[in-house]
Amino acid sequence: MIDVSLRHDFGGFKLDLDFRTGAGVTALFGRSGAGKTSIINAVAGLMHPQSGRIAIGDAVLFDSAKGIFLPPPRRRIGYVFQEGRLFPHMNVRRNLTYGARFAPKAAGPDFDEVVALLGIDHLLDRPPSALSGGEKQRVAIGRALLSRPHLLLMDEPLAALDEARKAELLPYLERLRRDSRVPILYVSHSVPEILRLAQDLVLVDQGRVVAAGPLADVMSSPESVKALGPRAIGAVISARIAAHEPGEVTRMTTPAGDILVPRLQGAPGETRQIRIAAQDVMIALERPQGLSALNILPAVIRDLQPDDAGGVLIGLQLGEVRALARVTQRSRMALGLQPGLGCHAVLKSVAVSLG
Ligand SMILES: Nc1ncnc2c1ncn2[C@@H]1O[C@H](COP(=O)(O)OP(=O)(O)OP(=O)(O)O)[C@@H](O)[C@H]1O
Repeated sequence: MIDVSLRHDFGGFKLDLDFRTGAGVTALFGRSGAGKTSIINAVAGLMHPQSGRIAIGDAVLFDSAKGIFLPPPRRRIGYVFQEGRLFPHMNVRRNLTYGARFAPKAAGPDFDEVVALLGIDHLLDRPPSALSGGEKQRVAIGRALLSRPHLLLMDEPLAALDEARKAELLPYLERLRRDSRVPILYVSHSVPEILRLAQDLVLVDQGRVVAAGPLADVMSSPESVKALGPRAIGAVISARIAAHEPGEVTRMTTPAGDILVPRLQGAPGETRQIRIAAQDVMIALERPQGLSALNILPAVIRDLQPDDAGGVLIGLQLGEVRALARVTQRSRMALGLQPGLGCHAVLKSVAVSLG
């Protein structure tokens, strides 16, 4: 378990937050200036908060009440920044072994395992200047892993890369999540990236935690709309590829019912995450006929909540899952939408994770 409790007054900006998370990837998400980097810096020991407590399992890194503040090298934390920040005068091999220099003899991945995990064996003799941005990041991650950390901190590790390099690095991050047992705190601005990598989400706004917990719960909670933005909020559903069907579509089995998506790469049985953004869901009282939308699912309205942007968020029950639709106040009145009403959710589009 990772426990973070922080209070700090920077003058114009206050951090005042608590969250608790566990294994796997936890994304820290919030708009620019929300306080994400300050949280990461406090966990790393690069900033000394005025009060609070930070612990990884039994290891207390900071406890203002007990006067504990471990300096960064004693925290057993790996830190990956936006740009690789490798030592320019050392080749890749020496950059990696530098990470291992301070590693305790405790169990953890060895050099060969890390090199294989990140696919960097062909780069070992190169200087950092001969690496692409994505390759540099893989080496930086390797160096962090070889210090055998209890926690990896990643502050927008893909932000400096172009789309092609991002796509190249993402599978390695997924492999890292799957194969290494090190928990990761991952700062990102990108909803698709978070959907692909994180299973927990901490939403930060103005130095506070707005919502924290399993990704699907936070993404579909009406309380999250302010911090996520009206475009990002929506349901995240686990799905399984059932079959590829004529007309270039793939049928996905989900707890909300079958959903058709544009044809995917992948074999039947493989799992994916499907995201249904609230703004891509229309509500119909009768099942519409002659509509081009592929997915029209029976739904029941659970609740309604006005959002800050002049719309109404409609909480829907689709089979076993909760989803959201966003409609105008006018549509809500015209259709007489209210809790308990049966209706149909018309999905204008759905997004599917790549792997
Ligand atoms: N040392 C400092 N002194 C004064 N203010 C600070 C200091 N460090 C951070 N802040 C302020 O704290 C707020 C949060 O900054 P932080 O970098 O944590 O946000 P962020 O969510 O990581 O933003 P971004 O996504 O733009 O990187 C900002 O308003 C910033 O100006």
